[in-house]
Amino acid sequence: MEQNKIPQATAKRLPLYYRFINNLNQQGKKRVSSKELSEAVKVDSATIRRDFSYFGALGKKGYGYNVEYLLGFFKSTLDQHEITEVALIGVGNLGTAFLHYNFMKNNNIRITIAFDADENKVGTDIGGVPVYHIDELGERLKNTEVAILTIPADEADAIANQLVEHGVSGILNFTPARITVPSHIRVHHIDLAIELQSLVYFLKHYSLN
Ligand SMILES: NC(=O)c1ccc[n+]([C@@H]2O[C@H](COP(=O)([O-])OP(=O)(O)OC[C@H]3O[C@@H](n4cnc5c(N)ncnc54)[C@H](O)[C@@H]3O)[C@@H](O)[C@H]2O)c1
Repeated sequence: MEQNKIPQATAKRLPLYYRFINNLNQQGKKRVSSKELSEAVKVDSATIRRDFSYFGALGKKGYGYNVEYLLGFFKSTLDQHEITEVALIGVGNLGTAFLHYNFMKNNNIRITIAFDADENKVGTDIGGVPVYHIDELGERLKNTEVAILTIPADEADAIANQLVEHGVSGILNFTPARITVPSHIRVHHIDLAIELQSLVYFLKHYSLN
């Protein structure tokens, strides 16, 4: 099935499914039931069955899903055969933690280059990733489509514009700023304060027991 036929909500769950199926495959498991999947990824089994029907994976009663088939599907759909190189802007508290994190453990994405405005950080190497001055963005950024923003909020708009100018089309924005970009640029915001607030709200109003 073509990727653009998959609903966005389903597409968002793909990496979650991929990680679990990949682990199962590494453990040598050949099949998995929607109940097992549901418990592991915390998505209800009806949603899983519907999602998987978009992938052309129709589980059999009493058998479940074929792990190898699913893994092949997820790999090609999520471009796991290729390595996606990501730039990180802002090597502070959060940025440094990301540079030390081995994204490759679970998928084929890695941060290959970092930028900062602080001369003391420029020229260093953190977690194997070289840090360049932000003024060198234009000359250093080559064929990089994805960037992570971990800079102060008031710098976010200006830097996002520069990234777009230099060919970046996807931005993972960790700053609380809502950045303005052309409509063909995809921005995903990760606002920890909002996520926490929402968790506390759900705990109060939608008790699980
Ligand atoms: N630290 C956290 O736990 C956390 C959690 C959620 C969100 N955030 C958000 O993430 C962002 C980064 O947070 P932090 O705690 O790592 O901040 P930080 O001050 O430790 O790091 C910011 C880094 O950005 C660099 N910088 C500043 N202006 C720049 C520019 N124009 N170009 C390139 N680099 C520039 C600074 O030199 C610094 O190294 C902030 O917007 C913050 O609100 C942080």
